Amino acid sequence: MTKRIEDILEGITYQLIQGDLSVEIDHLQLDSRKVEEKGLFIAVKGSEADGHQFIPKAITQGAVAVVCEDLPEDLIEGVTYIQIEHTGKAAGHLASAFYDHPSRKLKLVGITGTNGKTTTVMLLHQLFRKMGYNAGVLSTIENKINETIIPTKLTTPDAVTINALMAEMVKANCTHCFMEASSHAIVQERIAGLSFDVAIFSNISHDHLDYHGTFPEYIKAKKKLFDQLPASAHALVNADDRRGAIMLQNCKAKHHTFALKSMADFKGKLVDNTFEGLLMEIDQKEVWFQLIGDFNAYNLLGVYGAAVLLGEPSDEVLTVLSEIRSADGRFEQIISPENVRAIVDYAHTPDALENVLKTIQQLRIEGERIITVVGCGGNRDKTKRPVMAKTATTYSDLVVLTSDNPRFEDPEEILNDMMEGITPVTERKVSKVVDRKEAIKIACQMAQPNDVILVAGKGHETYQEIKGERYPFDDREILKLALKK
Ligand SMILES: CC(=O)N[C@H]1[C@@H](OP(=O)(O)OP(=O)(O)OC[C@H]2O[C@@H](n3ccc(=O)[nH]c3=O)[C@H](O)[C@@H]2O)O[C@H](CO)[C@@H](O)[C@@H]1O[C@H](C)C(=O)N[C@@H](C)C(=O)N[C@H](CCC(=O)O)C(=O)O
Ligand SMILES: Nc1ncnc2c1ncn2[C@@H]1O[C@H](COP(=O)(O)OP(=O)(O)OP(=O)(O)O)[C@@H](O)[C@H]1O
Ligand SMILES: N[C@H](CCC[C@H](N)C(=O)O)C(=O)O
Ligand SMILES: [Mg+2]
Repeated sequence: MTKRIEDILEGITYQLIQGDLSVEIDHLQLDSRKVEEKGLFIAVKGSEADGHQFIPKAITQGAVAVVCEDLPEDLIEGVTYIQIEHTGKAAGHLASAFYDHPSRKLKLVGITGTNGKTTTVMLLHQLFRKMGYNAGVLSTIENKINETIIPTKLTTPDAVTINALMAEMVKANCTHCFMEASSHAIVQERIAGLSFDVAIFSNISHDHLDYHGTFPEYIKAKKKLFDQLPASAHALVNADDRRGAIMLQNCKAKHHTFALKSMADFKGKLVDNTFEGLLMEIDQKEVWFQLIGDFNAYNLLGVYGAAVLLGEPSDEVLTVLSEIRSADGRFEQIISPENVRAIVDYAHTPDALENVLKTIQQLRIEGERIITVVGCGGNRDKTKRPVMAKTATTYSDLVVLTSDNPRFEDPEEILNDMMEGITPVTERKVSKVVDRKEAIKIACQMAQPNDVILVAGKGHETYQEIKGERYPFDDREILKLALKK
């Protein structure tokens, strides 16, 4: 695709510093290392680096134009320089225009919240695919255009990647796209310029305070998705979360709610909950779903509400939804021949861990023990570490504290932070095993018939990230082998 720079500047306040706006570009790029001939480089100030530093490198790589906030001291001849106040935000608008506004051609659903985003978008994608639509999804696990998988490393990609993927979706005749809007992405304006039809709020609890600083700032980040909705869009929030109402304050879109406890437009009533699924009454109908735990009832209600708001017949939505299984690594169960039930779950926040453990407590048969294997990620919110360790000991009979993705931190130090949540009384339940594979094996050795093992934190991940390298690692594979022995 080729465009003139002037064709993508509509609606943006800019200043042409040098060069020519009729110059043709064939790609936009935020990362100097990936710029090629005929590229437009957008310099963004990030948390690790300042993209402005890499302008010379981008030009050497082939950039013919540069969008920046600060002007470089030396302007290179023949290159077009455009100054814009907030390049991070402008990136979304520029990318949208470059790709002919693909989000406007799709029914776009965005979801924000601490937990449940991936589950919700993956359910929506499966639901709409099964109802016969072409559809795309942007999620933590992977991006998908219909059934074609495009691997990803971020929950919400950068603005250029989002729009490029949506343009591919349009090309593949997709009518719908379902995407996670992470709080990092919202604050960094990765979603600026997107045209949402429905925005969903799942819940908010402790996470990412390293990045957002305070809880009110974290709430504000989530709210920003709703603040920017147009009147024609739908805002759908969980009314049982007291921050749901905050999302709707001053939100121009049409307001809708879902809930199990409060009054709501999409109201569910849990009738039964087992290790095989849950029975919920929605709109006077009792429907069996293959997802487990009260928290998943919320995800199902969000999905149901969004589908109905998009104009789908409620009966069909419920029928198809009942045939769908949860996303990979979310309450995924492996049962050994001795009837040890192992559960792999992506719970990596205190609230998620508590929900999953409470669900297991509720569903297990009296006398069956719960053995939890859990760690916390490195270079992420440190304050959740002792809380997660405490949660694990509160709801489990035995706990093996271990590593998650240590990233650039010392795994021993992470474990020491987690140990702060252990008291002399709970200490007897706890073992510390740095090597996650060993930790899982030990949990399996400890398990007796009918015990439940929860391996939390990494869910679908097929790697362990240590010092910038991703090594093959899959909780499910390790469990399957260990349970055989
Ligand atoms: C803290 C954070 O969110 N960082 C993300 C952010 O980086 P940043 O804006 O801080 O970028 P930076 O590294 O400071 O660099 C600034 C600019 O210089 C550019 N650069 C940098 C180096 C270079 O050689 N050349 C160059 O041009 C970069 O492309 C960038 O545009 O934007 C980058 C591009 O989109 C992301 O890759 C990067 O994700 C890092 C790897 C990350 O770990 N992010 C996590 C925390 C994250 O965002 N997670 C959320 C999910 C959370 C959840 O699911 O709950 C997500 O949305 O995935
Ligand atoms: N609605 C919910 N409320 C509370 N906890 C939930 C909910 N849905 C899922 N969980 C728990 O949170 C974990 C993560 O779920 P999911 O991957 O759907 O969330 P996410 O918001 O996409 O997370 P991330 O921010 O890492 O992308 C699940 O494995 C489960 O333990
Ligand atoms: N999207 C979350 C995922 C955390 C997953 C967990 N396994 C970890 O590495 O901490 C994050 O980037 O903080
Ligand atoms: Mg996710």
